[in-house]
Amino acid sequence: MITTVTLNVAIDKAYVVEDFAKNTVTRVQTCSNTAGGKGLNVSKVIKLCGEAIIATGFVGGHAGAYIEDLLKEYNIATDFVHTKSETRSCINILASDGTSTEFLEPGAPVTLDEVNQFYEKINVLIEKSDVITISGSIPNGIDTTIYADLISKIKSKGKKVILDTSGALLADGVKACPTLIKPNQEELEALLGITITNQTEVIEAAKRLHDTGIEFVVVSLGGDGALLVCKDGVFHGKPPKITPVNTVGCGDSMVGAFAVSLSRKLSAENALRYAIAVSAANALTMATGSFHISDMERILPEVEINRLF
Ligand SMILES: Nc1ncnc2c1ncn2[C@@H]1O[C@H](COP(=O)(O)OP(=O)(O)OP(=O)(O)O)[C@@H](O)[C@H]1O
Ligand SMILES: O=P(O)(O)OC[C@@]1(O)O[C@H](CO)[C@@H](O)[C@@H]1O
Repeated sequence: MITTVTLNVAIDKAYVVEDFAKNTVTRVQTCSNTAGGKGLNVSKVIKLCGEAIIATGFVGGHAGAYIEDLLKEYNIATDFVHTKSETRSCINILASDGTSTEFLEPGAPVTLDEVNQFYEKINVLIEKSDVITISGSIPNGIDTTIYADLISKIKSKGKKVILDTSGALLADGVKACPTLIKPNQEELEALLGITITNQTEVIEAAKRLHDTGIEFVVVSLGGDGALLVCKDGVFHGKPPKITPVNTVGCGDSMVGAFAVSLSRKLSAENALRYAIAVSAANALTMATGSFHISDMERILPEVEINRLF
């Protein structure tokens, strides 16, 4: 079983508009709501891939209850801590010129008692799981070392753990050597305090992290696919050219697919191919963290995997 950890869940609202500007009124053409926050996108993708999954983290208030209802539509099992504070919303404005503009609300603070309740739950879930994913930002009031702490707990039980976050949470988290990380180029640059201008530099940076003991370092590169550095070598995976509908959640889809691959013990090359196909298929749907199996199956044989070293 796979457990997903989402400490900062959100109602993801995708607004489709013709155009918009500051200091004007904009009428939204269509609005779709999905259960979001990075780890819930990961959860939906794992479920669609056909693996057993349980989602944990914090939900609160009416918005939290709505998220739990949305997850029921996916038949996703949950074991959340219910907080006194209300769950946030995140807005993605999709304009007709193809731009995507995101507004991410901060998560309302959680109490020390709620954090302790979460630790009680995760200790039980670690025992039941073979892979645990940890994704996204955290609500106010929690220390940025929480992910490193969780990773150490998970690894001490011999389980695999994927970390997908950014900023101080990523910087603190990598010190505990998760099994797999999936920064995009911007996150990688911020983590190492460098500027990357070409593929060689991406590989050098990923190798530096692999050398610290992180088994799989995946750097996602949007439409250019992803690079994977692991003990079997350095691989580049490239999706076929597609016309994206909404790329939000592509990174989460990739994380979900890698969690499934770790659980199924796929080879590095097959795991990368699968992750590229699932994440590219996500770009073809409006909903975040969702894909059609038919899109994934059509893309899978068209993914190019090249071993670079
Ligand atoms: N335009 C695209 N065409 C095909 N595949 C794409 C496209 N954009 C993203 N993908 C797929 O999704 C993967 C992850 O995308 P990306 O690098 O944008 O992640 P990210 O920055 O973490 O995304 P997000 O934070 O929006 O979830 C890519 O490695 C690729 O396989
Ligand atoms: O605040 P976080 O957790 O870092 O990011 C939240 C978020 O932008 O990430 C997902 C896309 O990756 C969206 O579903 C969600 O709104």
